Amino acid sequence: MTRRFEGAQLVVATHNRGKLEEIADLLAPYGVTLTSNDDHGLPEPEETEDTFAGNARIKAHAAARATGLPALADDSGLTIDALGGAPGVRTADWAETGQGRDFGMAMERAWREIGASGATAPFTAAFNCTLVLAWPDGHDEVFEGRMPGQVVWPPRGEQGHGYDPVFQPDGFDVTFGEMDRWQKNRISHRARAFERLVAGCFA
Ligand SMILES: O=c1nc[nH]c2c1ncn2[C@H]1C[C@H](O)[C@@H](COP(=O)(O)OP(=O)(O)OP(=O)(O)O)O1
Ligand SMILES: [Mg+2]
Repeated sequence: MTRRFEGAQLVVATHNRGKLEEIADLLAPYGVTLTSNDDHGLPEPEETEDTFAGNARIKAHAAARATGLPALADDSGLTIDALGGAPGVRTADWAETGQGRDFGMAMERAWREIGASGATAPFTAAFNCTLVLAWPDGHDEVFEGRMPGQVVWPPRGEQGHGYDPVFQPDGFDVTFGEMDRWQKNRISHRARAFERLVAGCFA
């Protein structure tokens, strides 16, 4: 399995541009040719499972089946302790307006529900990232990464995507939204999951 990806093509099974850019940076050293769901005209499959791995499997296998290429999906989300782990696998749904996504609205909902929970600061939380690498023959491999931290208010920073402005990772006094892409990609939940994928696939 050594360096089995060098020079190979991999479909990144996502429609999220922020993720795609991070994944492209994380895989840049390994000589993999990346395409994404949009390049192949693939629809966004429904994420009907109640685990990150289950939803990542749906996305990865759909893309591998449709393209005949290995496909990598990322299912991620924010688990807030005061909310019993919500929004968790429903993190993207909290931003859904019916006409696209509004993460300002989603962050406000998180903050409102934390307030209603009666919890006191620090509002501990974690970002999770589960990667599933699916092969056209139907088998798959799972890699997970987690970054603990806290939800802060008001949102800070213009960088990154999604809930980045309200998540301050442990060991830092800035939010993901205040980090440049290289700094976030050294420490994030996604970076941690990719460390494992790289160890499994490129070492
Ligand atoms: O690093 C991150 N920084 C901030 N927010 C993040 C991050 N990573 C995931 N998130 C949030 C937003 C995303 O919408 C949701 C994951 O939902 P999730 O279904 O995995 O992704 P998605 O629907 O945006 O794209 P897709 O399913 O096509 O890969 O969690
Ligand atoms: Mg999704």
